[in-house]
Amino acid sequence: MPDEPIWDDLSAPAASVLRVDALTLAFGGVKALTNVGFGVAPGSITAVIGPNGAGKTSLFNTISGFYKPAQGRVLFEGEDITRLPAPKRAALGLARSFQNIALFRGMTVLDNIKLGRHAHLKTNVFDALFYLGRARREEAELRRDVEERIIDFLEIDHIRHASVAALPYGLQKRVEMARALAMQPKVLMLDEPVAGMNREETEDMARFILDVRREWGITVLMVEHDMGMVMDLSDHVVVLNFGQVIAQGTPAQVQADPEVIRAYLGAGDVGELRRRLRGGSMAGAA
Ligand SMILES: Nc1ncnc2c1ncn2[C@@H]1O[C@H](COP(=O)(O)OP(=O)(O)OP(=O)(O)O)[C@@H](O)[C@H]1O
Repeated sequence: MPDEPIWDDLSAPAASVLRVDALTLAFGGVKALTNVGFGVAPGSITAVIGPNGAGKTSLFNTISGFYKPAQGRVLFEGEDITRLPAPKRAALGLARSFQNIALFRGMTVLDNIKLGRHAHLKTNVFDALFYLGRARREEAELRRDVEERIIDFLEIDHIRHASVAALPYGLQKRVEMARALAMQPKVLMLDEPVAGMNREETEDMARFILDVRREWGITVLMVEHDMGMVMDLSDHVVVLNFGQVIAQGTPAQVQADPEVIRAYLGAGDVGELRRRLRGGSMAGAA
């Protein structure tokens, strides 16, 4: 946790590196998101939580550019990116991981990480023609430095030449994070980073997420069901239910919010909710 709260003034656009504004998204008759708005303060760890089907994945897909909203805007560093395709958003510095690992399983760890850099490769003909010689060599060296730093940081040196398919799940998740970091993002979006992990793997991942912010200065936006982790790591928590933001604030604020309690447990046992909020996953608790 940072010493100073930095998410207090989210009403000011400059306070948010990423901001969604009145987002509405529908699949046929199903409204997945309705008027969703919140800001992500630079340097924060912000979590989006909510019961199953609340709209978390839809929100992530809209922010990263896989879904186009019917209404509303996505602002990245003050710029309206709502109409930009996903790769352009990635190139601006918005990287993400997926709920179900999206790695090239037949390739090695190192090759998967190298692919992360593609978001920054020059693509137009003019650049390609003039992007030669020294500048190119310097970039190759810089890229190798970044890759080595990431491998070292995520403690995956011993598996760099291993095929991803052969790795245990926890390590695959770590490689996915490495690939996202290779894009040198400003904001890292993590979709259920510890889903399916055992306690030890979860603790490792929690440590890496904290270090991503502390050592790399990267802002983190995550969707996660593991409430223990969300409450321990996050500066700011946004709660969705039925596609709407029903609460947001510090972990302590959302845990005490009656609407959040209602959303998760209906008229159920509030003591049980508190226990879950403090200790573990609320997935399926709705
Ligand atoms: N591709 C789709 N087509 C139709 N409906 C969809 C689609 N994706 C999501 N929905 C609907 O939109 C709503 C929000 O779903 P979403 O997957 O975003 O929720 P979620 O909070 O991520 O759920 P979970 O915690 O189970 O992953 C649900 O009612 C879901 O059935």
